Amino acid sequence: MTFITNIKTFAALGSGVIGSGWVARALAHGLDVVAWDPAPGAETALRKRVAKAWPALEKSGLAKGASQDRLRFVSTIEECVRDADFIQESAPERLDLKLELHSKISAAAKPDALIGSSTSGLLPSEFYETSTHPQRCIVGHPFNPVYLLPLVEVVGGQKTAPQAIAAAIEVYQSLGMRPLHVRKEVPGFIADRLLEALWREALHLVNDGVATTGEIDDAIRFGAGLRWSFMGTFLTYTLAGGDAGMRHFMNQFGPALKLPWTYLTAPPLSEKLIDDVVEGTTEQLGSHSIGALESYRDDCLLAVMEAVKATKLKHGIAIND
Ligand SMILES: NC(=O)C1=CN([C@@H]2O[C@H](COP(=O)(O)OP(=O)(O)OC[C@H]3O[C@@H](n4cnc5c(N)ncnc54)[C@H](O)[C@@H]3O)[C@@H](O)[C@H]2O)C=CC1
Ligand SMILES: C[N+](C)(C)CC(=O)CC(=O)[O-]
Repeated sequence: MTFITNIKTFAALGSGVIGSGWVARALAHGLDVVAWDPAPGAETALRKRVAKAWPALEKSGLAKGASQDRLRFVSTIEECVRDADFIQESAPERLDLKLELHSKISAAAKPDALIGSSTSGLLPSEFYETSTHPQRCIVGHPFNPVYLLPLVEVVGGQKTAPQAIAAAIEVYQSLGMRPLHVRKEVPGFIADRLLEALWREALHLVNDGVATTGEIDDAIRFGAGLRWSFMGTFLTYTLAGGDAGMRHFMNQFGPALKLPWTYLTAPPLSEKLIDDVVEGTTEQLGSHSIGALESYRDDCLLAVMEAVKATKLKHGIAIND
């Protein structure tokens, strides 16, 4: 069983925050991109988002022939996917919607074109249930901003061929990404399970009046957030065990897990909690627009990624390690 991996045309269905990120990444890698989104004004909004991302992509390096002019916006699903070598769906996170959409996409696509979904945590066995040639259907879960962050979680369903996983990993690598194969099909995959646990605790802290959204964000960005860009939780805690390493750390801090410090279920999303979170983040935004903060975020990400790359080289550590 073989699938197309040397891709020239990338199809994007859904062009919101995530879909437009895929479009920008694919264009920056010198591909032709065909996009479809049913919302009125979607084409204008997409072209605006791509133009906004372009300066960051120029800084990180464009492929030969890369151009925003190679984006074509079409009016039907069939036209979008018919000639595509690779298809990425980024439609709203609703099982019924994705189920119906993928029936149409897969019926119109070339049989050996891989189909990826950006879902944050729905199960591929469920929403590819009625797809044609489901052996080529996978999840490729990206991280925002998709045009800069390398991680993409690759998840197969019950009918996905192992060759399709390998082929999707190859395609995402060709787009400059760092694929992570999630071997078991579980809701939320790996990264969102971690992020959701953190977010749930943060909501409890706001709900209980322990901290504001700004204080919680400070607790992350001046501490663990700085070290997470180059070292994950497990290796960080190994160093926290001193020369005795992880066994000592587990003995010292493992028992605290039984106290427990954290809550198991999310707090109810009361109107008050929602208001507190919105008011807190509005205060954090201050006079900055979302667009200005996106540019600031992109510049910070580029600077951090460049610094980590240079430091890895200095220590003889491979870029992907
Ligand atoms: N926003 C985030 O941080 C992340 C979102 N995702 C996933 O990406 C997907 C898209 O999410 P966002 O871009 O955030 O949503 P969004 O709301 O920004 O964009 C969704 C787009 O889909 C379009 N749309 C509506 N009905 C559609 C249909 N039937 N077929 C195709 N497109 C349709 C909308 O017009 C809109 O432009 C979801 O599955 C989400 O879970 C994945 C990673 C991160
Ligand atoms: C909030 N979210 C679950 C949609 C986030 C993601 O899926 C990944 C990200 O970019 O944080």
